[in-house]
Amino acid sequence: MLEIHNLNVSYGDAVAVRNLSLTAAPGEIVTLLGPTGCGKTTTLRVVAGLEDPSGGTVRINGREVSGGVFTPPEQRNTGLVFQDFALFPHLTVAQNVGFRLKRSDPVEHWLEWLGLAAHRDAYPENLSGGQKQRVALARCLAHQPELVLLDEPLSNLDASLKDSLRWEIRSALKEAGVPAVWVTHDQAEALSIGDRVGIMRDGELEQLDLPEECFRAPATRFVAEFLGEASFLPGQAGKGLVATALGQVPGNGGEGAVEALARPDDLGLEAAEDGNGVVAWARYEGGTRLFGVDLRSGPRVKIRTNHEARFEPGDPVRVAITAGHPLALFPAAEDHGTARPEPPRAASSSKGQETAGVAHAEAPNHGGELAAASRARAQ
Ligand SMILES: Nc1ncnc2c1ncn2[C@@H]1O[C@H](COP(=O)(O)OP(=O)(O)OP(=O)(O)O)[C@@H](O)[C@H]1O
Repeated sequence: MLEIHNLNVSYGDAVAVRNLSLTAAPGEIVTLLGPTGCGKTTTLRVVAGLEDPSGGTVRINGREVSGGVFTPPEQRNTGLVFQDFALFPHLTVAQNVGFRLKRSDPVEHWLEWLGLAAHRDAYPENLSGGQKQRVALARCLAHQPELVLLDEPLSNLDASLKDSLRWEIRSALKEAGVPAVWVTHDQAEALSIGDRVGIMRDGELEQLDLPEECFRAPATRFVAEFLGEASFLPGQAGKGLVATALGQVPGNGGEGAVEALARPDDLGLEAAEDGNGVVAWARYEGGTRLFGVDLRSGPRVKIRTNHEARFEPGDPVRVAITAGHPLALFPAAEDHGTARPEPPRAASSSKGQETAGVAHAEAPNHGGELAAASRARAQ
């Protein structure tokens, strides 16, 4: 069990981490997500014992390691996995994994588990990036740590490898059954890997919750926007409902003048001469398409459909809310700029059809049923 209580870290006058508290239970993976400089790595370094906090405490399995006391890193029994693998180049895979270990059975277990047995005599220079990271993880787990800390473990790998390796690492951490804190700046990675996700901003934890909760019911507008494409529909809320220009739907978290969060999968569109919006831009994403639509009532919204939906900039369309869940509500913003995002890229053809291919990570599919509804409407 990891328990961080009221952690503060300052460098001179600059505050890197402010009043951060979180726990990670045995077998639980907590992903820490946030923009660059928000304090993710500093938090990890404090837990690892590489940094002394200005205030607060860190406990590992009930033992205080930072705060009133300071336990040096080598006595914390924490396993670290970094983005640069940190393998010994002159040692083989098996020697790297078994470094300073007396028993060989954990080495054999993790070599087998992580598909490295056939490479046991290879040297790191002859391994792919994914294999190197598996060796680093095997070494970490073979030492039977009480806690695993991962700092951007996939950021040096090809996009094609990232997706499969993230699941392999997650399975291995679950097999080890230890708590893990996994720092990333990749939203899809954080949401798909974390049992809980912590979203940080300017040194503070803005939300620590189940991935689905963070995505569908963000605690703040920052979290809403940071976790993926977000459109905000002005509305009037009361009695669990919100009335918007797209109709009245269930809404949570506000009364009176509000803005309702609509993810691209929460909306559907169909061609309609007398519709309520006009397509402003279109982005091809591979399996899906993303459209920016200017509603006649004012805001621009983003809508994701399957790849077969073809709309061009200027096409009149009807947009509807297809979400099967209550929309998250936020106090109405003075400046509605967030509802009018710029197109993601300059149009690449005369019709403004974007041809960037899979330009952005796909939004996590926590709304599969919504996507289906959206698709149904678009076809
Ligand atoms: N040794 C240091 N001395 C002074 N300031 C530091 C030091 N380490 C970190 N900082 C500052 O603390 C803040 C948090 O840094 P940190 O590296 O934890 O952020 P991060 O969220 O991990 O960012 P990134 O995603 O870019 O790695 C930043 O403003 C950074 O400049």
